[in-house]
Amino acid sequence: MDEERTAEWWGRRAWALLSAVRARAPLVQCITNLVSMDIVANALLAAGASPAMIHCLREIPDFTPRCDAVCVNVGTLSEDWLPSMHAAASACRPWVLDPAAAAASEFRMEACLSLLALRPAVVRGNASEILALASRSIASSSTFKGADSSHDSGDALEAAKSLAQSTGAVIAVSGAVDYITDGKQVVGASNGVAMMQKITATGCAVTALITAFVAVEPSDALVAAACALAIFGLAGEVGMESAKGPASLRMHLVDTLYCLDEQTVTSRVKITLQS
Ligand SMILES: Nc1ncnc2c1ncn2[C@@H]1O[C@H](COP(=O)(O)OP(=O)(O)OP(=O)(O)O)[C@@H](O)[C@H]1O
Ligand SMILES: Cc1ncsc1CCO
Ligand SMILES: [Mg+2]
Repeated sequence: MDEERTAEWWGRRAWALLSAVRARAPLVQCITNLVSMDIVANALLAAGASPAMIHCLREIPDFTPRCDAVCVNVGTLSEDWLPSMHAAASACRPWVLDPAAAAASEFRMEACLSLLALRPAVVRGNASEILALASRSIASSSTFKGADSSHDSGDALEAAKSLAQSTGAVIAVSGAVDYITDGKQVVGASNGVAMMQKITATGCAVTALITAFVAVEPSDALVAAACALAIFGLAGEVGMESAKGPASLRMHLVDTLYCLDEQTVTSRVKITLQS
């Protein structure tokens, strides 16, 4: 590392990448679950990106090569959609995987593993999803909660490192502290509020935001992912100052993503190098 990555450095990087998304409005194809489509598209728009929820297999050869990046999320996986996911992930665009509820079934685990082999730039999951993927098994937990996590993000840190080493992807584990690793370095992003877990698909939305950040910083997926997670968490923190519960937090989080300014980002982003 040539330059010391201080808290101030991360604040400036986060602001620079959010500004680049706003300036360049990257086109982000999202093959995402049915629950998440609305919040994913609105979070991307609020951040300055252009979302397109296009998943028809016959459209992918024309559409995906024109995108800046692709987000694939298996949350409401079906046999029909899996070939589209494979095709979009193979279209030579930077792409990001959300292994939502990876341990729900053998079919879903196999789908996630086949997608991992197509070299995503980043994989963002909650702790239970990353633990399941790293073990390549659906039997890792007796407290399985489907799309929700039954583990803390720190529980999945070693699994994240080994998954990063075996796949070559940057692995991001979300939670109270988001951990982001390329298998060597580990970065922690500690913005966010617990109430974000009470809004469905905030994880899916932050995976899409990571995709937009990767679109503008394809050569440094670790930095892109850490900055996107911190910015999304910060939008939750500021949004919570006006929210009464999950529904109003959802609205204020999206509004805050749209409004975040340089002073707020550079003074409040909390990213630190862990190792
Ligand atoms: N306890 C917490 N405190 C602060 N922020 C949190 C906490 N838990 C989650 N978050 C934040 O909430 C967002 C969603 O993360 P989460 O781990 O809940 O994803 P997920 O389980 O994949 O969600 P979903 O499947 O509903 O999309 C992330 O930005 C994360 O940083
Ligand atoms: C609730 C739910 N079920 C499948 S995907 C999803 C959205 C959060 O991952
Ligand atoms: Mg999820």
